[in-house]
Formats: sequence, structure tokens, C-alpha cells
Amino acid sequence: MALSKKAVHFGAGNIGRGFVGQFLSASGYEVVFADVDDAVVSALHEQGAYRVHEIGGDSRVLEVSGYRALNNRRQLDEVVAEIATADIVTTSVGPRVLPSLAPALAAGLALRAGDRDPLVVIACETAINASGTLGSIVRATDDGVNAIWADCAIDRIVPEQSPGLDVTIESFFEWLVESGPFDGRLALPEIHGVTWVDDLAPFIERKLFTVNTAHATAAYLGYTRHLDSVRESLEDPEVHAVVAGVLAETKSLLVAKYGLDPDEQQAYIEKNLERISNPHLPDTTGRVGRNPLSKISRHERLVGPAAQLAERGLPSDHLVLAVRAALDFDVTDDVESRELQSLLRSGVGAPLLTQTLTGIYPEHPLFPALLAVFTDKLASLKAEASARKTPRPVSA
Ligand SMILES: NC(=O)c1ccc[n+]([C@@H]2O[C@H](COP(=O)([O-])OP(=O)(O)OC[C@H]3O[C@@H](n4cnc5c(N)ncnc54)[C@H](O)[C@@H]3O)[C@@H](O)[C@H]2O)c1
Ligand SMILES: O=P(O)(O)OC[C@@H](O)[C@@H](O)[C@H](O)[C@H](O)CO
Repeated sequence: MALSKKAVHFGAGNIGRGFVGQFLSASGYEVVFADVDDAVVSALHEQGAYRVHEIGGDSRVLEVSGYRALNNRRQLDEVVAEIATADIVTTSVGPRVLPSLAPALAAGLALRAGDRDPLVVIACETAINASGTLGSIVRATDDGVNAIWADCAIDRIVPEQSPGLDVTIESFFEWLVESGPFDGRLALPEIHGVTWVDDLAPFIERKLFTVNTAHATAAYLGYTRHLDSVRESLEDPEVHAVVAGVLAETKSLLVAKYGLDPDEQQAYIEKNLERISNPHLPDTTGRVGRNPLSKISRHERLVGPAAQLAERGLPSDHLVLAVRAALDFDVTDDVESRELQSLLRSGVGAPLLTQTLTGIYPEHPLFPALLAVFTDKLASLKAEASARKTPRPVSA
């Protein structure tokens, strides 16, 4: 049976195959995956189906089939043509890659027939204002594009996977999409699992500053203790205390900023601590700590809440400790980790590194604490280097 609705999904990775693609397919969309990884695209094409294993209270296995798959580097024209006739475009490529999708979207929108409904674009990344940012890049080339850019908060833990297309995923999910941008131009699309909200800001900050702040803190502190899994990391009493500390700090921010009920936020914290230490879903400090440069940037899960707390005169010491631990993250197959480690060893001083990497400048109340963190890291690198140079005494 031909499906009448079409979705193009960029990024057929963990969240793309395991969550967004599966939900769109279950909602009656023909899904066209677009990815730059030849192996993933070929496997999707050749296998024609894959399975999603949901682990948790209601464990079950779901099969996804009936999709198509294209390589948006090698088959760009075909992807552009698919966008021109799609109802919806979703993404899960990572916030740093997201802007690079703008030319394909702009080209697809330029080809779109004038009488078609607006294209709905939902960037499903862990980032604030991801769809809006993508929209502003596309609109900078053509302000008249016929599209609705709807931001979302997407929450579901998909750890590193075994080779192959199947995805093992927690059964819990939350996918909140803002309804405001539709503004009477188009009925809200029927997508299984989506909750439409008028004001996304409190939800996205609550998710990013609770789930992802706790996750990143456990990952970075665990990594410095040579622990491989987030669960093991949370079992370490010192790490647990810092994670509890960051959660208390972000709670005080969320309560002050959005008037959240403190007991409800505490219940949300407890539920998420259980989720991130789920024994059935082993997650690694390497995956959760990936892209440390992004994670210590100005509006992200560590510096973002710490800066807002400092502006309100509230403490953020635990968040600052997590930033310090992030500077130790040194994983060779993570590009940002290599970039971070080389910047820390480049001879640039602590004040400039603090400003460039965190986006916090000397006039900001958080600056002294972050400067102390970078100063401490540079001092420890210097001490390590001089220990390597000092010849060991010859034993008698
Ligand atoms: N894994 C999770 O628990 C989870 C949960 C919620 C949200 N997210 C968010 O989803 C996004 C992706 O995370 P993931 O865990 O699925 O990562 P992933 O690495 O498993 O998947 C990313 C996919 O994007 C593809 N890709 C990279 N550049 C591309 C490009 N230019 N065009 C098309 N495809 C491209 C990669 O080949 C890969 O298949 C991130 O923003 C992440 O924060 C992840
Ligand atoms: O995807 P990242 O790198 O932004 O963050 C790593 C994890 O915290 C993240 O993937 C969570 O598992 C996810 O955000 C849960 O919804």
C-alpha cells in the first residue's frame, strides 16, 4: 500500500533508527533515511528492515520496514528531490553537524511546488533552539521559504550499539514539540509519541539541565576515575555526591526561573537518576562525554545553568567541578576531545582559553570560578610535563 505522507530523516544513527524513524514509520509516514555513512545506508538498503528492542518495564521488539535510504553526500540531488515532496524533515545528526544540512534544505524548499503545504522541520538534537537555528540559516539565503521550523525536546537513552542496524533502547521516551510555529498555517501533524506544547522553554531546559547535566557530570567524573560505565560511575560515592550537587544547583535555577514545583522537580530528578543507571542499558562514559567542547560551551548543560545561577547570585560550585572534570576527557576517537586536549597544550593562557571555550568573559560573575578551573588544569599539565622530564634516580 502506498503511504500518503513522507518524512525525510537525516542521521540514521542510534536515535534516528531507534526513536524518530521508528515513530514516524509507526505513524504512517514513508521514511527516507539520509546519512553520510555508506555502511549504514547500504545495510538499510540491503536489509530492508531492522528491529528496535525496547528494554524496561514493557520490554518488546518492534520491526521497522518500508523505508528507503540515501547517502546525502553521494546522492544529494535525490535527497533534495525527496525534500521537495516531503511532508516533514527530521534530523538527529548532532548539533555541530546540523548547520551543514541547510544547503540541502534550501535546495529542496526552492524546488517545492508553490501549492504544497509548508514543510515541517523538527531537529531532534540535544540542543536549545536547534530547528530555529537551522531555519535562520536557510532563511538567510531565501526569506520566503515555505517551511515551519518547530523546536523540540527529545528524551530517550540510546547507548552505544552492537554492530548492525538493530537498536536496543530504553522503553521510556518523551518527545515534546512546540506548536507555536504552526500558528494556524497547518494542522499539527499526527506523529505517534509527540506531545505538543505552547512553550517549550521550561521543558527543554528542565531536560537538558537535569538528564544531560547529570549524565555529563557522571561521565566526566567517572572518566577521570577510569570507570567505563555511567552506572559504575554513579555507584562511586564521590561521583554520586557531585551529581547530586549539580542536580540541586540546576533544581534551584529551574525553580527560580520557571516556578517549577520543588517536589515535582525532585521526583523528576529521582526518576532520571534511575534511568541513567539502568543496568539493562549499559551506557559508557565515552559516549555520554562525547563532544566535550560542545558540552562546555556557553549555553550547554554545564556552563549554561552555572552562568544563569551566577547571574542570580546562586551557587554553582558542583557544575564548575564538572567543567573541571570535562577538561580531563581525553578519548582518541572523539574529534572534539582531541581538539580540546590540543588547545589545552597549545600554550594559550588560562584567561583566553576560558573565554574562547566557555563563552564566559571577565565581566561575568562566573568568570573567576571558570578561570580557576582552567588555571588548575594548565598547572596539572605543566606538572605532568616536568615530571616526565625529571630523570628518575638510578637505584642502588
Ligand atoms: N543517543 C541518545 O541517547 C540520544 C537521545 C536523545 C537525543 N539524542 C541526540 O540525537 C543526535 C544524534 O545522536 P545519536 O546518539 O543518534 O548519534 P549517532 O552517532 O548514533 O548518529 C548520528 C548519525 O548522523 C549521521 N550523520 C553525521 N553527519 C551527517 C550528515 N551531514 N548528514 C546526514 N547524516 C549525518 C552519522 O553517520 C550517524 O549515523 C544528537 O544530537 C544527540 O544529542 C541522542
Ligand atoms: O547526545 P549528547 O552527546 O548531547 O549527550 C549524551 C547523552 O547525555 C544523551 O545522548 C542522552 O542519552 C539523551 O539526551 C537522553 O535523552
